[in-house]
Amino acid sequence: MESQEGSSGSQLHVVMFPWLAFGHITPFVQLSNKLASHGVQISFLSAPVNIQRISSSLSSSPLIKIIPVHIPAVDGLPPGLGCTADMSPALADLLKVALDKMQPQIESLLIDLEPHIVFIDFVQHWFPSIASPLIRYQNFPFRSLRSCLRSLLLTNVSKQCENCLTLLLLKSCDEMEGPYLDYISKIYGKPVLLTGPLVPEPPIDKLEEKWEKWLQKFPAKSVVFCSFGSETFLQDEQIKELVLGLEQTGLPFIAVLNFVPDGGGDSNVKLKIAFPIGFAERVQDRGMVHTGWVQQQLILAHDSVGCYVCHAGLSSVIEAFMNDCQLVLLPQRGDQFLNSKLVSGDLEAGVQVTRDDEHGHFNEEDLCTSLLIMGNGKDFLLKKYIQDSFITNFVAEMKRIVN
Ligand SMILES: O=c1ccn([C@@H]2O[C@H](COP(=O)(O)OP(=O)(O)O[C@H]3O[C@H](CO)[C@@H](O)[C@H](O)[C@H]3O)[C@@H](O)[C@H]2O)c(=O)[nH]1
Repeated sequence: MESQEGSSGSQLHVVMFPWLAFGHITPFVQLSNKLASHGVQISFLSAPVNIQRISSSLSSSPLIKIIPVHIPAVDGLPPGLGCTADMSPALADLLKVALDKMQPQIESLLIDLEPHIVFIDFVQHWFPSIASPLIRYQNFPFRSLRSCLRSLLLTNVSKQCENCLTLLLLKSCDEMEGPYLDYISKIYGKPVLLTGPLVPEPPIDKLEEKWEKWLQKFPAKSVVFCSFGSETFLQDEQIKELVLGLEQTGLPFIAVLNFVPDGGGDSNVKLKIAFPIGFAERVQDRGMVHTGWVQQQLILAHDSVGCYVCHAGLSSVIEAFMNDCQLVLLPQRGDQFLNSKLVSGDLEAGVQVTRDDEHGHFNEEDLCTSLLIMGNGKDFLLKKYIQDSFITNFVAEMKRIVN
C-alpha cells in the first residue's frame, strides 16, 4: 500500500466520470478499485439507474464514494433512463444531449468536491472549458480509459478538446504496445499516462448452478465460449455462420448472442429466427445458446473452458488471457479491429478470423479454421507484482503532475 498523502501533503482525489454505458463504466470501476487500494480518494459520478450495479463491482473502500448525477429532461428521452444498455442507438444519442445539459450540475459538483484530477470520457467535449478554472491543479488527463490508440483517438476527440487536454490517459502498458504509445504521445505532443491493462480481481460470486452443471459434463479446456461483450451485436446472417462454424468444430460450446436494444421483441424469438434450420436439435447435447447477461469472468475461469471467441473488446481480451483461454477474434467495430490486430499480430496471442475484403463478413469455414489454431504469449498479465507496479507508477505520475 502506498502512502495516502501526495508529496504536497494532501490526499490525491480523483473524480471518475465515464460515459453512461457499461463498456465505458467497467474500466473506470476497475481503475477506481486499484487506485483506492493505493490510497487515492475516488468520487465516481453516474446516473442513479447505474448505481446499484456500479456499487456491486466497486470495492467497499471508505476512499470510494459514488455520486448520483441527475439526467436532465430532453424531448423524446423517457425519464428514469441513464444507461445505453436500456435504449436504442437513437435514444443513446438523446442521452448524449442530456449529458451536454449537465454542465451547470457538474460545475457545482466540482466546486464542492475540489478534486485534483478528473478522468472523463470521449463524450464530454465541453468539460475542459468548465473544469480548467476550477480544478485545483491545471493539469488533468482527459481521455477515455478505453484502448483508443490510434485512429479512434483521432476521430473521437474534437479539435476543441484536443487543444485543451493536457495529458492522454490510456488503459495500456509498454509491454503490450509500447511503440504505438510512443507514437501517440508524439503525434499529440502530449504526455501519455498509462493505467496498465487493469487486470480484474477474481470475482467473489459463484457461477450459477445451471452453467456449473452444464460445464462440468465436459473435459478440461474442451469448451468454446463465445460472446460479444455489452454493446456489440451480430446481424442474423453472421449469427448463422457463427453457429454453423461452432457446430462444425465438433466441440462443446456456449454462445451468448444479444440484439440491439430497441425496446421491443423477445430476444429468444429473435435468436430462433436467426438460427439455421435444424441447428438447435443437432447441437442440443453439446451446445448452449444464451441471450442476455452471463457471468463472463466465471465462465472463462471454469476448468472446462479452453477457448474464447469474442469481439476483441479490451476487457474481454484481458479476461481471456487471465484465464489461459485461447482467443479467436471477430472484431466488429471501432477499437476492436486494433485490439484484434495487436493480439493476433504483435503479441501472437490469438487468431483473427479471416474475413472477406468487401464487407468484412466471415463464413463458417473461416471460424472453424481459426478455432483449431493456438496462441500464447501473455504471461506477464498473470504476474501480480507486474500488475501492481503499473498502478504504483501511475499513482506516482499523478502525484508528480499535481505537485
Ligand atoms: O454478458 C456479459 C457481457 C459482458 N460482461 C463483462 O463486461 C465486460 C465487457 O468488456 P469489453 O469486452 O472490454 O467491453 P464491451 O462493453 O463489450 O466493449 C466496449 O468497450 C471496450 C473497452 O472496454 C471496447 O474495447 C469495445 O470496442 C467496446 O465495444 C467484461 O468485463 C465482461 O466480463 C459480462 O460479465 N457478461
